[in-house]
Amino acid sequence: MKQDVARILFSEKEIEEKVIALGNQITKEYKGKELVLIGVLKGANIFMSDLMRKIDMPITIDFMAVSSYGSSTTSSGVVKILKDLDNSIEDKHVIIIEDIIDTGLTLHYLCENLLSRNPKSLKICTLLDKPERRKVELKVDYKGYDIPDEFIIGYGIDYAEKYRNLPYVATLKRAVYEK
Ligand SMILES: O=P(O)(O)OC[C@H]1O[C@H](OP(=O)(O)OP(=O)(O)O)[C@H](O)[C@@H]1O
Ligand SMILES: Nc1nc2[nH]cnc2c(=O)[nH]1
Repeated sequence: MKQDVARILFSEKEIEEKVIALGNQITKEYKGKELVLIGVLKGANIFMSDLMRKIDMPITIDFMAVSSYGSSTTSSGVVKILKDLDNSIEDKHVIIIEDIIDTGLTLHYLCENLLSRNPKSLKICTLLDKPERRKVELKVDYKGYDIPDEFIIGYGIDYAEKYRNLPYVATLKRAVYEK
């Protein structure tokens, strides 16, 4: 697994510090409110698990799984819900938790979909963002890092379902995906 890593962008320690800062910010801004975190499977799994433990107030969590049709390395914007929320978000404050935003098409669809369920508020939190790849405008409320347009793996993020369990965020050697 490690031999396929080109470069480590963010170490385990750096990510931990960033997650603590985001957790503190969210705690401060939502204290006393009814907050639901919605993790977008599968990539956000690890970020969500770490972040929720740095939020120091009562919260509830839910998950959605979506698949975007199209090629394996880019999103087409046509999104299919594979797993919907278990509970209603009506009148709740909601933060969508993502691992990475690329074109923005997945989140654009998810925001429209979730807004139609009448939450009290809806915000976006992502660990990683590739702003130069954006195809639709999105307001990202909580962000770990902006990153360049390189193919990322690790900390929940896969290539062909592998590498999600790398504890850091890294770039993948070109030779691996050009094989
Ligand atoms: O901004 P976009 O271009 O829409 O891309 C971002 C989406 O792509 C990734 O998910 P992916 O489809 O790889 O599924 P996974 O989370 O199961 O790995 C990521 O978790 C986002 O949901
Ligand atoms: N694995 C992976 N999935 C993505 N989806 C959107 N951007 C990326 C990326 O850089 N790596």
